Amino acid sequence: MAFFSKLKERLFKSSSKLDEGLEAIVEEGSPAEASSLPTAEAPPVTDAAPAGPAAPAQDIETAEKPAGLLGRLVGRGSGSEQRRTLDDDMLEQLEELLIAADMGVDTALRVTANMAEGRLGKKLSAREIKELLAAEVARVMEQVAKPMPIYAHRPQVVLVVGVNGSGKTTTIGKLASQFKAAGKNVVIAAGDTFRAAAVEQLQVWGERAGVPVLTAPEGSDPASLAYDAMTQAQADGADLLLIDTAGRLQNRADLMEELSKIIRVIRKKDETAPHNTLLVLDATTGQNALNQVEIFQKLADVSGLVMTKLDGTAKGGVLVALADKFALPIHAIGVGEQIDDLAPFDPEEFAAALTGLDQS
Ligand SMILES: Nc1nc2c(ncn2[C@@H]2O[C@H](COP(=O)(O)OP(=O)(O)OP(=O)(O)O)[C@@H](O)[C@H]2O)c(=O)[nH]1
Repeated sequence: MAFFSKLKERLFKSSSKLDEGLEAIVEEGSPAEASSLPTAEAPPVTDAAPAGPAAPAQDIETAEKPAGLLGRLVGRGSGSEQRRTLDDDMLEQLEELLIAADMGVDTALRVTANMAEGRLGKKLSAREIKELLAAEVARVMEQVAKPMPIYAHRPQVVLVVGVNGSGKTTTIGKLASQFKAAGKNVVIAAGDTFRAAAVEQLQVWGERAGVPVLTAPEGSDPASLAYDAMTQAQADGADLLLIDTAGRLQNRADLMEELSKIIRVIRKKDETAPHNTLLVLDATTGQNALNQVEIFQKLADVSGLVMTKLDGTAKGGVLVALADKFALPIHAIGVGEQIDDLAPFDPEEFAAALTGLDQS
């Protein structure tokens, strides 16, 4: 299945929430307006690209011209499409809807303000609002959609951080498999030495992908494992070394010490390492993901984000808030537990999937 269809299908909870909410907002404020515009013609579906630039005001005006003769004769002008005048009340409802979809207050206000610019007093259909919203979301996200940079430097060391259960291990497994399939020589270090299950899980991914996984006895020093992994990756001429880490935030001082020790030790082998520090975030935690970015930026020099579990959550909007607030690159998103359920982040596809817009 193409990733977009999968994304759309799996982001269903977020998109249906926004979709239904937008329809309800238009319906709620429009009965009188809809009946006063019995012959209004719906704007052509293909006129405005789903995630392209916001529809110019004149496109919306076009929608209010009388329906074509044929449309009127058969009573099918799209006058049946309900419209509502964009005013302060409606904007407030839109803001509330976006906040409920986990976009956060600041981002929701900014997004709705941009949607309203030059359009106050216009009559809009739910579909036009979705198009405006998708365009606005895509605009915010475009600036952060950047695949993980790959350098010529060998081995490129990728430190993977994030709270327990955010999906670090799974993401490392998926990345390792994908890079291996792309012809890269990959080594994994199972640096969460406190959780035997995480180590076993990585071993399974490693076996599947044909990638060596370096492990250490439970409870042993992850920095020493990272050092051994650097030695092996250098000896093997590996392209990539992916290092898993623990994510126990309960004792932040310990975690900070552990991460900085890993970094200190790998720098003894290569002072430019780590070359990427990926923070893995779980979309189902909603606004909490924003706190996690703040915390991990203090613990490590986060260079990019991976957002997992966008399937099965109604909190997909948090990705927009993250992009708006931190402007950190979003390298990839996860929409399931299978190997191909991790894909580069595409802002337009995401915006269309989030808002429930069809994209053909
Ligand atoms: N639905 C879904 N589940 C995911 C996704 N990514 C990871 N998971 C699941 O989330 C759970 C936790 O993932 P892990 O990869 O073990 O998370 P972790 O951050 O390594 O957690 P610890 O090992 O406890 O530190 C597992 O059951 C994964 O299968 C995703 O994109 N979608």
